[in-house]
Amino acid sequence: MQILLNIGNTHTQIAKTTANGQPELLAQVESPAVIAAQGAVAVLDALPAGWRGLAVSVVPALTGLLHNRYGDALRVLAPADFPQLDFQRVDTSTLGMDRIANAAAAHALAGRAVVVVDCGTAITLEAVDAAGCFLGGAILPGRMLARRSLAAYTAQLPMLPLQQQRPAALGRCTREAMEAGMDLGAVGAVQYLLEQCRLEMGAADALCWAVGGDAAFFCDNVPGLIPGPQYLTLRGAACSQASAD
Ligand SMILES: Nc1ncnc2c1ncn2[C@@H]1O[C@H](COP(=O)(O)OP(=O)(O)O)[C@@H](O)[C@H]1O
Ligand SMILES: CC(C)(COP(=O)(O)O)[C@@H](O)C(=O)NCCC(=O)O
Ligand SMILES: [K+]
Repeated sequence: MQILLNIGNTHTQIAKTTANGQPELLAQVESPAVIAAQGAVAVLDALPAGWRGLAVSVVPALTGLLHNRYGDALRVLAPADFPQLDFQRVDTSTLGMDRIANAAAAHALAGRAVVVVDCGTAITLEAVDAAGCFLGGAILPGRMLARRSLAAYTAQLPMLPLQQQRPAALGRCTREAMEAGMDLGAVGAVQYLLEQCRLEMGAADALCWAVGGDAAFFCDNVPGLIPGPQYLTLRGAACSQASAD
């Protein structure tokens, strides 16, 4: 049985590959809370012996814990596992593996120029041209991270919950003003980054796919941004050369 893991800064997704090659989610756990505390993942412990896993991780400490527990059963993917992508334009020594997996899956599934917007802890953009060249992208704070940083690094601003409505720009109290800045600001940032990406790529018709835990909010509010295929990062793991080994 082939297992796929996507270890992000907020969540870790664990899936198995079905007969048609699609990931089927087995569990989603909170990355730091569950893995750091237990040094293990319950669904992996419960699998019949002999499973092999492919992990996309952007949290080295958790990768290390899982490697200690599961050893060679769990293969941690690296840029070299994606020879179908052309990385000439980017520095793969600093690029997050989730972003590489997103690019690989997007290239395989879109078959044309595409920009992935991964709305996770951080929001990332990954631009891939029709030939599979990773052209670059952007990183900005996600909406929850913006809330945490304003609450943690100011004396008077409160921690606000995420909300799904589009706020007005003219906030009339602290909460509304923060929502305007963080949520409408993030919408504006993503919209502008997508415009600029399409310009710099020379692909005005590039697909724009949103994935990740906060994708719905951005699809609702950014013109032209549509939901990308479910579990795109896990699908990327399944597109790796290591998947065929
Ligand atoms: N119910 C929710 N619980 C946690 N995060 C949520 C929820 N709804 C939306 N989010 C947003 O999704 C982000 C987490 O997305 P996810 O794709 O799981 O992140 P990561 O890949 O970084 O682990 C949060 O930071 C937050 O902005
Ligand atoms: C940008 C990220 C923090 C996003 O992680 P996530 O929000 O998905 O947990 C991660 O992709 C990362 O650590 N990247 C390294 C820097 C880079 O991609 O250039
Ligand atoms: K991610």
